[in-house]
Amino acid sequence: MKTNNPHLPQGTRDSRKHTPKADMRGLYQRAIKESFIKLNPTIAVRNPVMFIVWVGTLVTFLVTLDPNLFGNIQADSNQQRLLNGLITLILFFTVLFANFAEAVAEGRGKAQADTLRATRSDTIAKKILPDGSIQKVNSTELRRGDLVQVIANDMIPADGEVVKGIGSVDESAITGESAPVLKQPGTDIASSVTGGTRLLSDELAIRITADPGQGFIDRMISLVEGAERTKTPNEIALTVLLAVLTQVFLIVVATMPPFVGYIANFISVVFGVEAANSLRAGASIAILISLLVALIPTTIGGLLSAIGIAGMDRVARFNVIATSGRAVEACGDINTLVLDKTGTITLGNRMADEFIPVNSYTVADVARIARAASVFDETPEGRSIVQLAEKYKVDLDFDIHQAEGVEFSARTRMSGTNLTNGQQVRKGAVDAIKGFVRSRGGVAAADVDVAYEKVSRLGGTPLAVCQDEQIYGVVYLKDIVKPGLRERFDQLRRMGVKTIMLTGDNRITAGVIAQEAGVDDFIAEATPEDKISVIRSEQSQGKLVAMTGDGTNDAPALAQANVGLAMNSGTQAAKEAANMVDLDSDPTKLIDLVTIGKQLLITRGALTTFSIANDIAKYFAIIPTIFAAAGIGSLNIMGLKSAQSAIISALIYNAAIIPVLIPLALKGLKFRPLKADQLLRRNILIYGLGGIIAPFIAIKFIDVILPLS
Ligand SMILES: Nc1ncnc2c1ncn2[C@@H]1O[C@H](COP(=O)(O)OP(=O)(O)OP(=O)(O)O)[C@@H](O)[C@H]1O
Ligand SMILES: [K+]
Ligand SMILES: [Mg+2]
Repeated sequence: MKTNNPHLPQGTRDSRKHTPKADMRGLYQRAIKESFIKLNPTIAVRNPVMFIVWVGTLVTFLVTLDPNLFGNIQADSNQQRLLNGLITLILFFTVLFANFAEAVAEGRGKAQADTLRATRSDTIAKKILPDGSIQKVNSTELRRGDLVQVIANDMIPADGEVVKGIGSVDESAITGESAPVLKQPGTDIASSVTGGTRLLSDELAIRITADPGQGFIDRMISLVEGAERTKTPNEIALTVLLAVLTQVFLIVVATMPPFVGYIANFISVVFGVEAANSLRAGASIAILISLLVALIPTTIGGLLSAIGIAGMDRVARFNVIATSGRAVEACGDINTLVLDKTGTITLGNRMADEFIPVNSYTVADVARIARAASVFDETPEGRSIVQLAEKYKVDLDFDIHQAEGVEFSARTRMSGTNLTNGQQVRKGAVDAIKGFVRSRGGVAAADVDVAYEKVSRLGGTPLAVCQDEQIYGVVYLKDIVKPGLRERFDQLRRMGVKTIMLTGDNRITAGVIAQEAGVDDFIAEATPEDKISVIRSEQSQGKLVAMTGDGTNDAPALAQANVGLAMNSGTQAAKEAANMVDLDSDPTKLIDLVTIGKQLLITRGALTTFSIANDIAKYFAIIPTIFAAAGIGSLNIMGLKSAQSAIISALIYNAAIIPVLIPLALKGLKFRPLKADQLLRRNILIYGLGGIIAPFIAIKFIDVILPLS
């Protein structure tokens, strides 16, 4: 549990504050260098569209050296050389610009990885040997299962679990949160520590849970660096589509020479030999390659991976670590959001507030039994009960060493103590305790239900306390709904996302909290199995489900969900099962993640539309001018100066549009909370129409200012 003020609405925290402020100049310099490194054919081949352009560049370079390399084109070879050289240069820059887009997107993650790496300097660890003696070893020699001693001001050498001691830890290296966090054994949430964080006070014994290089910070580094970035299924599908389109155009352009040859023969009869020759020159190899490059979807081909990387990067800047781009994308398609109640919708520091006696018992009786049932309970609920009971000065009437704790479990929804004299004290969900006393021949008095309803209607959690077959009363565990949730759920509803609250708590409490928070639906008295089956049933209706949670009992559901967001303050099990971890432990951040995911999808969709629409305009700029050169001027509907000027203008536009769109690809389109089909319609209109019109204007403009005849 964090020791800072828990009443601060978490959603209002500035979650980007510790993002390393990237040195922009250094970033661009590194990206320029990377752009050249990415020319390496083994790297370049991963992007089929741009690889075609790269091969085309090499061919046009060859025909710059010798214009007649692929057969005599019967034209002024100096002029051809100049034209081919110009085409080579523009194509080369097209490839570089695409590489640059990817490198800039990657660069931001690399800068972040560097700052993380700085926190992970090797430390000397104090390993506790089986005989209890201390051996100093390098932290890289620690293995899972080793025991280490950490004293105030020491760096925690690796990920682990506190097994002894209590102390406060500075976790700002990973969370950016300067308030120290209390660590102690027992509750799995508070006992997990991360390598690279620093112990501020006291002394801890820690059992190491990660082998070298497998720790949380190591994983974060490789994630933000993009080393583990694999293409998402959507991205692969789009890459395949673009490759197919490219192939189609490749075939179209390759069949042009015989076609042009045929027309040239016809033209030479009608218009004379000169016209036929200029048509043949117009269809030279360099021109055909230019035509091909202009027609294939280079804009989206060049920006596609940058869009994906930028999506993961944006998530990272929200202090969320995504294990895959697929998880980020899935966020954009989420139909249903499943949330835990305690700690997710409510502040979660459930504190005992009141003891309500039933039958003829007194408050002090309830306090005594509740305390007896909580001496071994390390959960915040259990501790707060002991604290409240101490106010009534009730003492334990048994020797704690003669008793045995019964741990709370989400399945039994009870916890308590077994005494050596055979007595059993329990506390837990009211129906669970009723079942417990009934199985011992007891009956639940009517006033148990009165107390239960009273607490539940306040949105609190009622815990019944009993000894053997006797119920003594009800503990009121108070919890508060986080402020500002209603607006966020309203926002999600507008995006078409349904919210379901899942809780182990009773129906009345769940209903009150659900109503107050403004979720669409809720499920009460849920066991861990119920949590999975709710997710599965949504998924079987073809819905994509996101889930947030922090407990070990949430881990299976986090794994089942399409997007599982674990709280960094949560248990190791939850973090391992999830595909995203929120370093700020703010569950409402899923709303931001949905926005980022949707933004990623619409940005990619919009730029794909734009790219393909662009190609239509380029087609009209180039094809007619080739024929116009042969005197068929009526085809030159754009009124471009000449075939050469048309081709060069179209190619310049084709190259320049990539860097022009880099900021949009990285930043993402402005997002409006609309339903998916509304967004799609809107974008097809803007980017489809815009994509057709923009190049006509730009190419015409370039044609006018170009000093070509
Ligand atoms: N320490 C405890 N001892 C006994 N009973 C408890 C304890 N903590 C919780 N309970 C009871 O068990 C129920 C389920 O608790 P749990 O924390 O597992 O809920 P959950 O399924 O995680 O849902 P949520 O966290 O949203 O409330 C609680 O509603 C409460 O009635
Ligand atoms: K193109
Ligand atoms: Mg819970």
